[in-house]
Amino acid sequence: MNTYLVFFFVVVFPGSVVVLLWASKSSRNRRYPPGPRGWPIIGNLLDVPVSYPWLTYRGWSLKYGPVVHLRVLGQSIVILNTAKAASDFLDARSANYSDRVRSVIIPLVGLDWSTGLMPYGPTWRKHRRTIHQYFTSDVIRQYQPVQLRKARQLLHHLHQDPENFLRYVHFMLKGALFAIIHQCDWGHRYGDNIWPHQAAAEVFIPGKYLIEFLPFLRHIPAWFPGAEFQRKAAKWKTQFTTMKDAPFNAARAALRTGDAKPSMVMRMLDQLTSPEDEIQVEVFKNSAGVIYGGYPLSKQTNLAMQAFFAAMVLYPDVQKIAQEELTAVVGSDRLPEFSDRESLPYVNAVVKECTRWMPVNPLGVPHASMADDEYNGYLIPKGTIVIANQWRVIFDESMAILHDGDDYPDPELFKPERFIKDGKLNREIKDPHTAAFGFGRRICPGRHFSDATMFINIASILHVFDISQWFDEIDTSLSMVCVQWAINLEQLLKEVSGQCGSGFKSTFWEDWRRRRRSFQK
Ligand code: HEM
Repeated sequence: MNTYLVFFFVVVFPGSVVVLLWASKSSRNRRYPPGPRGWPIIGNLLDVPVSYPWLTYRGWSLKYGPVVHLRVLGQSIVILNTAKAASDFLDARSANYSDRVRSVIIPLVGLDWSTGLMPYGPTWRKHRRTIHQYFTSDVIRQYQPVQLRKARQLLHHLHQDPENFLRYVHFMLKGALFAIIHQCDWGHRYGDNIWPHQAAAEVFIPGKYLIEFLPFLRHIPAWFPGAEFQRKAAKWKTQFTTMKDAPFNAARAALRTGDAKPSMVMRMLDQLTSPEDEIQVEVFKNSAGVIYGGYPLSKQTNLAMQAFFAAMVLYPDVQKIAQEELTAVVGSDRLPEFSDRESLPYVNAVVKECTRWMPVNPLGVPHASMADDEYNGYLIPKGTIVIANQWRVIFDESMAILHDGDDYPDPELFKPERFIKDGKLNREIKDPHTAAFGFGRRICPGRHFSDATMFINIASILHVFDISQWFDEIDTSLSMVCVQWAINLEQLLKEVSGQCGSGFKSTFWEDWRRRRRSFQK
């Protein structure tokens, strides 16, 4: 018999039972925040929802209050359901709540180089500093020409092939990030398969795999019946590592041969005091990998753009008001520029409302505490996983952070007007960025870039297209909206033809007739 199994059944399993029994007995004497009652040893293991967990969490908060506590196999989990609770914990006490969950899965699938998943400490700080210096609100202005070029390419693709709009939105976002980092065209060099989408989708669901709660399961060999995760993990590890290393190594090789173009990676490598400083090279490689890695970075912006398309389908009046503003400010002889932003309050409000209405990251990225703490008389033990729930249960009276009726009346409605007062952006309304991009020391460093990307694409698309529904099935209950939609080319403004390539205008009416026929089928 395999020695791992002997070790598991003779030592690990009985040992774990004793420890858990002791832990569950002593935990009953402690004053944790309220939450669903668990079972001996396993605690709330059976309560942890695998799909759409934010909905279950929200339901619990109705019963137990804004701060809900779970205990799963000795691990404390706290769910924060209001902006105040989230800010109390994650902003005001950021020094204690900036750690990440010590995951067993992350190193297994080879994602421990990702800044967002690193434990708080000097290594994380080095990575964070590297990324931050390239994404401050001042620095990102130099990326505007790339963002603008990508936004216009997107218009062209949307016109050519509107059915596959999501594909092109994805290309635009990844293309923009990749062009900034490597100054070359990501799509041509690396194709779309470089990012393991399936892996990413599964790895980031808290509680999806039992191994997260029973770390000793990582010792079970891949051939063992039921150890499917081990097999998947090995495959994903290779994929994640290749995704990070391949483009960076190519850029480094280009630098050596003198073929390199100015880019973020080149600037990183220029900073090296010694070209042999492999530790620093690894930090740069990891940071570049995180930025163009696709998920959850460009993927998040992609999802926010999907929320935009969904909103435009569901709220044609909003679309019309934004288009009127664009026509009045930008006029009909050019496309929107970044310099128009100040004069487009309503379009800016649409961008904000997209972030708030369907938070793309309903549970954010969980934080973890580094020391015992007390909140309103309750104990929050060291190592507690802290989750900020931004979502709400559709059509009930409850609220979570970005759907709190006190901050955003009629929270389930897409209503950009909520951010407008006297024709200007109303700074008194809580900016959804305060929650959608996370909290405290771990707040998203890409938030300014993302916001700028959203603005220029939303303004450009609304200026030249009408977005209307294609099929009836729109599932507004999901955060990852995948709305089928169509572009009404009737509103295409004539200036686009000049800016998006030749032949564009001449195919326009023919395209429109063909599409109209396909809508009517
Ligand atoms: C709509 C788009 C985006 C949204 C909604 C979003 C949201 C978030 C959230 C919620 C977090 C976790 C913050 C926390 O732990 O409290 C995060 C972390 C992060 N984001 Fe973004 N993000 C977006 C786009 C981007 C982009 C384009 C970049 C590229 C630079 C980026 C880089 C990062 C990094 C590196 C982290 C990890 C920070 C850390 O743990 O220290 N994000 N983001």
